[in-house]
Amino acid sequence: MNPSISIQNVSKSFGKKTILKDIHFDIQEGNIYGFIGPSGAGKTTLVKMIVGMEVPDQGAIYLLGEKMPNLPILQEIGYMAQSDALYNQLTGKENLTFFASLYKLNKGERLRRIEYAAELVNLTSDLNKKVSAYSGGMKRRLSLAIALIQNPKVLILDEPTVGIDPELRESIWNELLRLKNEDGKTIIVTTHVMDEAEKCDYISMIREGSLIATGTPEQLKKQYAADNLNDVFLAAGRM
Ligand SMILES: Nc1ncnc2c1ncn2[C@@H]1O[C@H](COP(=O)(O)OP(=O)(O)OP(=O)(O)O)[C@@H](O)[C@H]1O
Repeated sequence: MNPSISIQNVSKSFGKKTILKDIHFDIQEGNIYGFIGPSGAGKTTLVKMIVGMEVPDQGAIYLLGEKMPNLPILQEIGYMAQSDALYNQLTGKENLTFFASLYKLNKGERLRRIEYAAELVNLTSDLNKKVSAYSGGMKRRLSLAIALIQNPKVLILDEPTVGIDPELRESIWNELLRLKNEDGKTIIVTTHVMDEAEKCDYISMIREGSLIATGTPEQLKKQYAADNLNDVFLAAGRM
């Protein structure tokens, strides 16, 4: 099976500062893949290169067989950035309608997708409020709904559950697992939260721009003789 995403010896610097060094791994279709690492490790920069918003200095990234950046392939990517890019003066529903209009959906599909995405993030009863009146968590939830709006094959979520309460966090994770299991979606999630990392099929640990460990949570715990992923991260970082 071809990988859904192939990251091939990617390096990136901003000015004189090296942000990512020779990162390489493949992401297979239908898996949840976690990028784990402390603040400033380079997770967002890697995610932006996968989406095509940044270009590697060296190496290449292929998504569904296409070298990134690639405009047509954006139809297949749902991206939730770390900061919310929403129209504050529009309602939640108007935001969803606007983003849905950017994709190839007929009217019926568009209405169904808006209803589904709003329901998923528990915003149905707030859809007619202006986004300026939303809380931070509601804005994150709306951003997640927008990432799902065109039913993309690949979902790339940069810290999707920050600012979201535990109950909704759990329901979002259940939905991500359902999207993977039933719809075969490939999902990338960046997180600092180790109990979320445990839910991923594979994880890549990134520290100071280097890939320090990659594998399934179970493989990594075994490899580093650790009880939890926090200890794996510390042990891998010492090596
Ligand atoms: N456009 C840019 N110009 C210069 N430096 C940048 C730029 N974007 C990111 N950086 C730097 O690259 C490093 C990695 O940032 P990045 O946002 O990728 O980390 P991260 O692992 O996602 O962190 P966090 O979890 O806090 O979001 C940081 O030192 C950041 O300041």
